[in-house]
Amino acid sequence: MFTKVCGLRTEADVATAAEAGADAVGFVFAASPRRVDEPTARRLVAATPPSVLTVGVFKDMPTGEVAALARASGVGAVQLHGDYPRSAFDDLLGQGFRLVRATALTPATEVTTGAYGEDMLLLDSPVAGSGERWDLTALTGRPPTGHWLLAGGLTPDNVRAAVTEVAPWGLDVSSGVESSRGVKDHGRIRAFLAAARTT
Ligand SMILES: O=C(O)c1ccccc1N[C@@H]1O[C@H](COP(=O)(O)O)[C@@H](O)[C@H]1O
Repeated sequence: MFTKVCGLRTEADVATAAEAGADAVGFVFAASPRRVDEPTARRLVAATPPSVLTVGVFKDMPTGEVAALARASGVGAVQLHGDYPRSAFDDLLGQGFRLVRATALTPATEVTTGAYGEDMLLLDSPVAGSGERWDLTALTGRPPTGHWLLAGGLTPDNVRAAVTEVAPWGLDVSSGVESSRGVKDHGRIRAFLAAARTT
């Protein structure tokens, strides 16, 4: 099970997630209580072991700004939330970025990973980073294919049941491993990753 812990803001957050076995860590450039500026992101990327994928998280930001921030911070992949057309993916792919296509599930959502050239598809709640769960039964009859991550209100306590229900390729968590909004709880990060390992 691939695991990503998102919204990290300190070196201690990164070290905890990496030591507890996260495959990826996320740094939020979008408007959020978890937002980090470019110098902070660069510092956190440098503090991340090379075996752990670093992901920059963006929402409705022009691709020129996305590319500039991703390049300057050195993240290994770009996660796009919002209303990006196919051409935005082509633009960033053409510049050599690995992409995560993040979306809520609607009847129109393309659930084939790679349909826009992305490495991973992230299915999230309608308000990304809110900690709200969404109705996983909406996936019945239309299972996503490939490297897709489940996100949205996951916690150490509910992650096993969610995995049993929809069998994702990977998991992404932020709010569920916090003590208060934007502040990571290291015990909860360890508990989440331990629970994910046993699924
Ligand atoms: O974390 C945020 O505030 C955020 C802001 C804008 C876009 C994405 C954001 N976070 C993403 O939300 C999921 C985790 O959600 P949850 O908090 O566990 O419910 C994850 O993909 C983050 O990258």
